[in-house]
Amino acid sequence: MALLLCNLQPCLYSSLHHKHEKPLVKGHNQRLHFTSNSRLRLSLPTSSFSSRRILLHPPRSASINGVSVEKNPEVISEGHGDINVEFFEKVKRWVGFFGSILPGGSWWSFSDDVEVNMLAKPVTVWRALCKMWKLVAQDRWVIFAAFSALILAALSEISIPHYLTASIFSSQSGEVAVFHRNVRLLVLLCVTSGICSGVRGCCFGIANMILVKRMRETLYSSLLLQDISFFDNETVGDLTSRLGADCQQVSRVIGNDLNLILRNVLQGTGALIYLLTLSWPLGLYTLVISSLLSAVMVHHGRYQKKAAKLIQEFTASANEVAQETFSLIRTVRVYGTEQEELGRYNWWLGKLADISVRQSAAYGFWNLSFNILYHSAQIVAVLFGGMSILAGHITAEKLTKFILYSEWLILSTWWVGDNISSLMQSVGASEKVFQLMDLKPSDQFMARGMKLQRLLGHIEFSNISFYYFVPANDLQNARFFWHCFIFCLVPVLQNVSIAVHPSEVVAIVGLSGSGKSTLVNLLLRLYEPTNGQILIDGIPLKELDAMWWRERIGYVGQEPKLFRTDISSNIKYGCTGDIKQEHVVLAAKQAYAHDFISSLPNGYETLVDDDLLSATSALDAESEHNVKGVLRAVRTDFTTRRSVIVIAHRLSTIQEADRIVVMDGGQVVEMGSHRELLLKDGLYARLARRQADAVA
Ligand SMILES: Nc1ncnc2c1ncn2[C@@H]1O[C@H](COP(=O)(O)OP(=O)(O)OP(=O)(O)O)[C@@H](O)[C@H]1O
Repeated sequence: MALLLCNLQPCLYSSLHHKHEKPLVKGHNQRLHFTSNSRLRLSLPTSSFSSRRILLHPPRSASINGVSVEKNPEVISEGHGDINVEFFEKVKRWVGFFGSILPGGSWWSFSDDVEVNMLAKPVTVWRALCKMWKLVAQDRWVIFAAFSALILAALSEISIPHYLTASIFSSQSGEVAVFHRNVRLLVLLCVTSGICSGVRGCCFGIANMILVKRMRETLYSSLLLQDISFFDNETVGDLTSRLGADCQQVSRVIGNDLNLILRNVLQGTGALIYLLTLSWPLGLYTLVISSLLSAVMVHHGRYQKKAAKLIQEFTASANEVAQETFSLIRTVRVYGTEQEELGRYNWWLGKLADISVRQSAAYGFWNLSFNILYHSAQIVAVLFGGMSILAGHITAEKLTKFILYSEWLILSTWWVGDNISSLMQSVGASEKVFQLMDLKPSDQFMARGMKLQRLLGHIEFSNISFYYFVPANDLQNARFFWHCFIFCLVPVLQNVSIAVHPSEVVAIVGLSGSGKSTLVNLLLRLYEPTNGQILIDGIPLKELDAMWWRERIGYVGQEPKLFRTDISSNIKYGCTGDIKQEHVVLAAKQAYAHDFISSLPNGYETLVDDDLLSATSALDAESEHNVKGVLRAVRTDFTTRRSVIVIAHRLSTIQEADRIVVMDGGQVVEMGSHRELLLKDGLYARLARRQADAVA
């Protein structure tokens, strides 16, 4: 016994509400309303705002498809005040602006124009590194090889200035043997550092690749195993952004940031020890300069981490808008909203640019501090070193070595700072990625439920009630709601009880939004009922193995989506075992699709694309006739007994169903055969009359 679920609703929307009244709810993110000029508009989803939990101060302007878009302030403020007043106002604004851009001023604060309530818990660098290590630990040999090469290269490089100076001064003093020995060592150090740098670069590159691959694998598999309700609150653009740009950014940690930080820490430490042995007062002085640089660098690193988080969030939001627009490009074209969509996208780009400007300015400040400290270190070293030579305390060779190594120390500190800020950015980007990776899979994948030996096909919805969880920002979608911290509960089904007997064909009809599809979603276990239970042959559905149960269901969705592969593969999709071509053809024949598929140039090998779908998706008179044929065949086929639940908007398709369930506002209001329901003269009879009038 198998179960066939069909959702044959050809019409998208059935009733309209005035824009300023309660919006009609269709799906959780599409709404229909009249605009002020009475033109019918489909309002595009606002999910990019709601799911990101970024609370933006209301822009001063127009709304585009339900999303406010900031306008040029010049355009908005049209006051023609006194010229002097305007001039002083301008001057005041500029003075205020200059005050705010001074270090510590309000311009630098990210919370001025955006208030980000990040759901991701902040990750410390150590925690992020531990998590990354777990991902690459399996291939730890690459990391060990990379670090060994790094240490050898760093030691060789740090020794070069010493032998370089020694060679020059030994040749000047005519010590030929010492000169030759120094040159030989110099060559050896150069060769060693060259080879080790090559090995280091290659191994870190491989480690990078391994890390980004594992990260994407882990993240993707974690996402795939989430409850469907998780996807109601996340957007595709956001998730693909985490998989793409964020993973790439995080992968820089090992290959770039850590690699360079370690290298420079090693070289800086070596240089410092050398400096202290040469002259401890000068050595200490260089240490003070480097410490000042480190303090600036820590501050800068923290700032960059914050900026990186915001950039990551805004990039994801921009991606969501673009993805949404591309997926609804036909609607955009028909309503001519290209400019408005561009505005919506630009709004996020503006936010991105805003953060990037401050990020670049902060980088400029960091460079400025570095340059001042670096050059002052050189000047002081030359001044005091020169005076020490004149006083006969140190030799010229010592001073040359000192200047070379103090430069090395300061440059290493600069590099460490630069790479720490990049590390902070990567760690900032990793927060959401790790949070998503750590999500527990849906219980359906964890629990091993029952598998029935024999399935009769008795389905009972027993006193089912169901609420959707909707993000609080989507409140306009809720008919009734109960406030909670972030989510609201939207009641959709109330005390629904329906029994489907084995081999029975039951049709569910009702107005749009009455909860028909939700009922089917519960049966597919895409959601769990809030109250009541579904019984399959008397056993609670949630005790059955979800995979096993779904394998026994043939499901045709309201708007079937096909994969971009050939027709055969789409027909076979999800079937286990060895499916032969004749099975595929048989299935296509039963669905009255064989003739159409055979007429295509490549038949069953034809690649499914939008053009092909546009020719097949409409439920026209012929396909309606075919659907009726399929239902009739299912009813009379006693070899493969199936219970069938079919949802239809066109009542003519389901007249022959054994029973028709009529739903209204999440409740079952009528039940019976076509004839019984017409005699009853209730909602079904009204709907049937309305459709008959529409056809006439
Ligand atoms: N994922 C979701 N999150 C929040 N609300 C939802 C979700 N899916 C549906 N809804 C809301 O639940 C209600 C019932 O929707 P459902 O799709 O079950 O109705 P339906 O009778 O099948 O409608 P239609 O005939 O238009 O497909 C509607 O108000 C809908 O907006």
